[in-house]
Amino acid sequence: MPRVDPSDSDAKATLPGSLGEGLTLEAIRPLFPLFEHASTGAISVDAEARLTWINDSYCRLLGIEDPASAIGRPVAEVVPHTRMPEVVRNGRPILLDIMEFEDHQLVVMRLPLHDRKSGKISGAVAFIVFDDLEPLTPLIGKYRRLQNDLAAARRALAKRGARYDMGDFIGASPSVLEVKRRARLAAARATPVLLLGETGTGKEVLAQAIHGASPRGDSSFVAVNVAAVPENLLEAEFFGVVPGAFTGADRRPRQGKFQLADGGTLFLDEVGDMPLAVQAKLLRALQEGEVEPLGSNEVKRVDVRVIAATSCDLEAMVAEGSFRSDLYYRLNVLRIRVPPLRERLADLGILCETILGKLAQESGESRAEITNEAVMLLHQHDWPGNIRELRNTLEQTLALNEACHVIDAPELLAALPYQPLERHSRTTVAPIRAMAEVVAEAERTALQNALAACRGNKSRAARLLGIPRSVLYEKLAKLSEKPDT
Ligand SMILES: Nc1ncnc2c1ncn2[C@@H]1O[C@H](COP(=O)(O)OP(=O)(O)OP(=O)(O)O)[C@@H](O)[C@H]1O
Repeated sequence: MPRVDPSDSDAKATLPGSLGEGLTLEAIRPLFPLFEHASTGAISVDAEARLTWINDSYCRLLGIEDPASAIGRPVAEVVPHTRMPEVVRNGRPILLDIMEFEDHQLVVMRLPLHDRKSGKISGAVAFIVFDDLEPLTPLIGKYRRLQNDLAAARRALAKRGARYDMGDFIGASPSVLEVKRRARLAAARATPVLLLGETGTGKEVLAQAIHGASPRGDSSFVAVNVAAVPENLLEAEFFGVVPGAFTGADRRPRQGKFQLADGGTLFLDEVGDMPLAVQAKLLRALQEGEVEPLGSNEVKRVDVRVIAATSCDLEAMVAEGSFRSDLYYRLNVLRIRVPPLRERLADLGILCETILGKLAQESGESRAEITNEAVMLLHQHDWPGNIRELRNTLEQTLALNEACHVIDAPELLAALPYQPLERHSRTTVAPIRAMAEVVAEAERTALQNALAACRGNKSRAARLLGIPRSVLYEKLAKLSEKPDT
């Protein structure tokens, strides 16, 4: 293989005739003497990535005693980690790259060369732009730190939706251990999960824990409470809206929960409350991995793992035709039944301990203890609202008993829900209270009684009370913001 003479006087110092033809050896050759002296390393190769020229300082750096012996050899044998064969193969320049060499890094540029007549790749040149990154260390360090901060911020943002992990699902009764075993199984798989259980049993806690322990744990966890979204907005909520999709629609596009959960997990709470028309679209999104925003006729691909939850008897709903059987089978791949609190009363003690710890953390006050007698009293209650209700009861007990350090049975009695009305003396005249307060209390009692009568099933409770589900949810949300004091 002939060695190119960089001082060849025939070289025409013309720039490539046209950019379409690319850089030719003839055009670059006059620069070789400059590379010879000014670059720590410069090489050229032919169309087979064999070395045609190497400057002296590169030979010294690589420890090559006789430069002539290197000419004609495959460049990869002479220069470790070189990407010249790639440049020759695909004809694409690598304008800036960091190449590892022993314990330091070299910043290199690689350019393909084209044959003047045929335009085909005839070889490539490469030269070291920087051989000493030391002066750039502060800059590189700052860049790396920013990169790390960005990655951490992205991870935190993605995790924003998920607050709980497996350890937050409290309990050690056999039924809870089985729930956790299945949840770990679910985390290791990519299949849909169906969580069945009454209200307040911890279905959302579990869904977040499954997401967190799954390979998608660093991506978004997006929750939608199907029952809380008015029916006519559900489709937009799930699949998004393009600007001007309907009268009054936003001018800006709005992403649906499916798009927001792309790469992560979508938690569909109260999935049994989904209208049949939306069920059909949900099924399509799950089967095809595609969604169509409202007002658009373009489909978008999404990669979403679905965890659905319900307190409804989906099988009965399928039988009566209010839930699509195909959607049911799609969701019911891995089913976990979350037991109600009354079936795991053995966990009451540890649940109280944990909840009291959390309440203290949230309020900044010292942690209250609970006596064995008080826990025994809790055993007698039916807990239709499950752990949410237990938390509410403990919170109210603390609110009703200022500076309470130990919760004993008497303190608890006053806060336990569903007290028999006879407990109030009929002879005493009730103090006059503001109308708003009386109405709020009546509303609270009506909600609690309806929920108790329906064993926490919110749809049935809403029907019983004659109000839309979304209104029931609004009222419940307000109640949980403002504990009864
Ligand atoms: N096993 C558990 N350990 C600790 N806390 C729990 C557990 N289960 C539920 N909780 C607490 O109870 C409350 C209700 O839990 P969550 O929202 O997960 O219930 P849910 O079954 O999804 O209710 P719903 O069906 O009404 O949406 C939350 O405050 C949660 O922290």
